[in-house]
Amino acid sequence: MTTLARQTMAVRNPATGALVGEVPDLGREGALEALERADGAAPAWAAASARARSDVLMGAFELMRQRRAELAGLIVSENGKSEADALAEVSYAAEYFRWYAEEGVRVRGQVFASPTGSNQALVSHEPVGTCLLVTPWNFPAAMATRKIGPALAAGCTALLKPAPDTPLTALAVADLLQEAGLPDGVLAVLPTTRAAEVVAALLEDERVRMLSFTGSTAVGRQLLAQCADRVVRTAMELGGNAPFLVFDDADPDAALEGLLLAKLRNTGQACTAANRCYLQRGVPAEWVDRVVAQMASLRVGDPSRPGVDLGPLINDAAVAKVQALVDDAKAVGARVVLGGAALEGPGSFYPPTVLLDVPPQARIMHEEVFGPVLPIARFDDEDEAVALANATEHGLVSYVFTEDLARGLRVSRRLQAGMVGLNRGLVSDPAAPFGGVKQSGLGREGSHEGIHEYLETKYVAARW
Ligand SMILES: NC(=O)C1=CN([C@@H]2O[C@H](COP(=O)(O)OP(=O)(O)OC[C@H]3O[C@@H](n4cnc5c(N)ncnc54)[C@H](OP(=O)(O)O)[C@@H]3O)[C@@H](O)[C@H]2O)C=CC1
Ligand SMILES: O=C(O)CCCC(=O)O
Repeated sequence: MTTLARQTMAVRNPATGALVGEVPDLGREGALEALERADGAAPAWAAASARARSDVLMGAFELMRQRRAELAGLIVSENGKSEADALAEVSYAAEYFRWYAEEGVRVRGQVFASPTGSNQALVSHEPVGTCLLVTPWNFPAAMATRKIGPALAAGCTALLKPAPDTPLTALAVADLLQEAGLPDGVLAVLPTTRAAEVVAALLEDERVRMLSFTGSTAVGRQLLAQCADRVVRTAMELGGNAPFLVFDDADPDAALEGLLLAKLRNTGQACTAANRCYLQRGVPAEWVDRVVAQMASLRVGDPSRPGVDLGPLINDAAVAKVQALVDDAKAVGARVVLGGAALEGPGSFYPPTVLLDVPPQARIMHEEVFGPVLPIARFDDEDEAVALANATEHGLVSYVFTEDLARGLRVSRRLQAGMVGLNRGLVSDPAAPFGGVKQSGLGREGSHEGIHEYLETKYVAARW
């Protein structure tokens, strides 16, 4: 699928710096060749029966399940997440193929009489056409399947540009689809070190009808502006800044388990990660001590070694960014009670870190940390908790822990977020709509809603 490049690029293990593989490094020309093929394959794929498309996705789901350990090993080696996180990701990623194999055969239209009585309205859904999918490195399998699954189920052809740190997983997923019977040209993976050039060339081409992007809000804004030129349809999954609210009536064990999961999944490198933790004044200091003790007990190291809980960050630039946020918090008065300084190399390691009494003006309370750093502050009452939680341009996910269900539901409604974890530290579920409000994005992935990102609605006014 990627024989269109003259150059190659190296993929390195972030824990050791060792070479993991070399892949083709596509430029503009290679990308446009892949687009030509996708455009050529589009009519037949759109005309294939929903069941035929569904069978390919279900076949790929089965193959992913069978090769779970192999794929997880690949993720560990190019992304650096722990083996447990990588195995969980492969299962999660495979479920998007199963879910959209099931949803693809349940896309329904409508027929109804116009209220005027003048005609019948026939409403149906058609594939958008060729889609460009741009994915990040933090979930190299799940972000690929979450876009490929609905695109293919809807009858679209797709070009996937993976992050240059983690192209091997995306290539492996595409190979599984081919093995499951996906026709040539329907999907191409485009590894490149020239993302801006390649993506711009594709967005300028009238054969690309849709962009689905997961990544930072800054890049998302640029791509939205580029899409405006040709009014390209978009689905944008952008940055988060999740508040984690613990009321003083919360179940302490559930809140502890939820916080560790929300903070440390993928070493904190998730848009859903708990970015800032707010505790009601009555939550005892001993509970904070338990959080610190649990984080201190985690073993940091090369995730290919047994017993390692937390791997490296994706690269040295990520470590430098996390360090800058911690230093800024210290400078404005936060207390470091665990960690706080990058670990010596080789590898891009940052230790579990806890910051207490973090003032609201600290950058870490406003910017996505993307690392295992937990800043904690206090609040007095529900109104203050909601105000603190909503004081951000982002609105992806919020977490609320309370044993008072009425309060939990009331606060969930008041939170400006596309998703809320109520007494749960994990919201991700292929069957549920994933996405944000405010500057966290546009549209939803997963669930039945996710397939409609790749479908146009057609209405025929008919008289008979
Ligand atoms: N919402 C989320 O899930 C994610 C959020 N982030 C946030 O963003 C920060 C930076 O991470 P980073 O990996 O740099 O995220 P980016 O948003 O820069 O990258 C995401 C994807 O977009 C591509 N990309 C970057 N710039 C352009 C461009 N101008 N035109 C087209 N494609 C582009 C990247 O390729 P390339 O790497 O080659 O530039 C990658 O495939 C993180 O620390 C985190 O805060 C990051 C990843 C995921
Ligand atoms: O953008 C991300 O960080 C990936 C989403 C994680 C998830 O689906 O749980």
